[in-house]
Amino acid sequence: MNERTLNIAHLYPDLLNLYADRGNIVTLVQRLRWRGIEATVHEVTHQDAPRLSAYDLVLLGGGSDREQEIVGEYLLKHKQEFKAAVDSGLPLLAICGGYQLLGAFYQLPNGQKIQGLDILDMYTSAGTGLPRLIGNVAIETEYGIVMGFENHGGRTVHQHRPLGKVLHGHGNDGESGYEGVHHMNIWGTYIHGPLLPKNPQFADAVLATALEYAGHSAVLDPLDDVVEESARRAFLARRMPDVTTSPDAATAQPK
Ligand SMILES: NC(=O)CC[C@H](N)C(=O)O
Repeated sequence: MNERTLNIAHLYPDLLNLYADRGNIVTLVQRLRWRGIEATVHEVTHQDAPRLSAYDLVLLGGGSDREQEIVGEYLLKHKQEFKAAVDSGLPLLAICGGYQLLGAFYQLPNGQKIQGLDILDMYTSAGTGLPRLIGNVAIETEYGIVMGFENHGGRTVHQHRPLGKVLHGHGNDGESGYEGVHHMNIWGTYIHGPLLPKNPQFADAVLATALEYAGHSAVLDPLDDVVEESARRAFLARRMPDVTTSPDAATAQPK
């Protein structure tokens, strides 16, 4: 039988790794290992050319405006490859600064625009004199409640399907009531903290998509997530008591 393995690329870990975004990689690898599935992690620094055809899943973390400016330059050199790869279904998870770089541009408070990969019909602007959107965040998604922490100056606008509905926090722009994006096999979100250890169901959805893309069975044995679930309940109870974990999702009103 064809043994299942995954090739996971962590893009620019040397530049985009805010609020422990690297924990997302650790979570993916560990959740595979617990199921007897091996993963190879390709750390693609700014000195390397990404080999998108060799990966089954790509992760882009968050970063400061300064780091995004540097990464933006590197990414632009591979714009066509990225477009072709995601059009063919390559799974891509992008967090905050990385999420912003999937759109046409990220406009800084001084008006300067960092060009993005333009693989989503989307743009981000920090505006002038606007407060940063900071704090704990919880959203209602097809993977249950996804929770974490956000800290961004940028406001993101797009017409794609959002990742979820804001139950607590700010989301894409602090106004629309929506957070993130889910288009084809691309997920973008402002949720750091890191995202995947706090949201095992979402982590497994990403893994299943990547396994399928790699030509493997996407069936994942269930794991005992008792500790993760109790951490999630404690996080909500202490930091976002307005959001409940009742089975019919949160009872809090979306913003
Ligand atoms: N947390 C982040 O990745 C920040 C992204 C971007 N620099 C902003 O402030 O909007």
